[in-house]
Amino acid sequence: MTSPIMRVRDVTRSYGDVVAVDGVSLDIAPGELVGLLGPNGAGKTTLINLLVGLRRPDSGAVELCGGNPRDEATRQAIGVTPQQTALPEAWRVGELIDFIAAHHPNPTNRHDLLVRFDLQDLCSRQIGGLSGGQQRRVAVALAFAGNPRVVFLDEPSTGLDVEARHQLWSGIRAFHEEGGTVLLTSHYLEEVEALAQRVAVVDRGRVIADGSMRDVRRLVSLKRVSLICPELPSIPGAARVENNDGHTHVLTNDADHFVRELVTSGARFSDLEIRSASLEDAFLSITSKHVA
Ligand SMILES: Nc1ncnc2c1ncn2[C@@H]1O[C@H](COP(=O)(O)OP(=O)(O)OP(=O)(O)O)[C@@H](O)[C@H]1O
Repeated sequence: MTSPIMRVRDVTRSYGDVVAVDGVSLDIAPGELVGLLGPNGAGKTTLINLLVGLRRPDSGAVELCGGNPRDEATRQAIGVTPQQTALPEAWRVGELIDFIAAHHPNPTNRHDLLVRFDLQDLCSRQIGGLSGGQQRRVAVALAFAGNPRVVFLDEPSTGLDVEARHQLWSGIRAFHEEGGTVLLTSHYLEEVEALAQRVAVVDRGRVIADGSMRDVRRLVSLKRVSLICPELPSIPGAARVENNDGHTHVLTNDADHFVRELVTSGARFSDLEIRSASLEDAFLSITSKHVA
């Protein structure tokens, strides 16, 4: 097997009494596009900060591109977009790209970068005059300016509208298709589903599931049964029941059993639909099993 480009070995990191990352081990191979998924405060940002050398682990080891993430040589090979960025307002977009590029031996061609992230029209604009979404697109594109081997994106498309998000995804995909490695966190499950081949679910500082999108879904093998049913009888095996838009949604591991029992009960229902659970369903199901 190819050596991992990121290696996290039994890493723990606390802030005072809060254990943000708790004994995590994770290997990522060159060329993988991995999504870190987890609720607020799960430890995703801390894990990224450990990987990019902004934080040191209390115990355990982190290796990036075969070296120490805090070494200059390693840092040359990576690009990072943190969750929040404060770009210099007076600078023009093109100047900022050139500034970042000047710190790397073999940077990405400026024109190619602008095209890839659909920023051509913004190149000569001052950062301070851009909308929040435009600034975010610039911040993400900057992670790619140094022609990195590995890119870390913490909530890349926060605040973007649908079109801008899709544009961003296509830029990220193009980098990945050329062999680049990406680790991203996202609250948009749709984003992780659209981009990542592999998803690591983080909860309370631990990686509680790690596999392909299909693996993570299969892990819970949930089905979502949606129906209109004014008086839903109590049927064993329903993992979760929620009501919205006049429909009742039932998550169950055995949709066939649920439907058989529903019909046998004689309850009136309509609009029955059975679908595979979404990643969000799978995620909630996995994390709720970890509630102490
Ligand atoms: N600098 C800090 N000082 C104190 N506690 C911190 C610090 N950074 C993070 N934490 C705590 O560590 C835990 C993990 O936080 P982290 O930001 O890594 O989670 P996250 O999964 O990225 O969350 P989010 O999705 O909300 O960004 C949280 O309980 C958080 O409050």
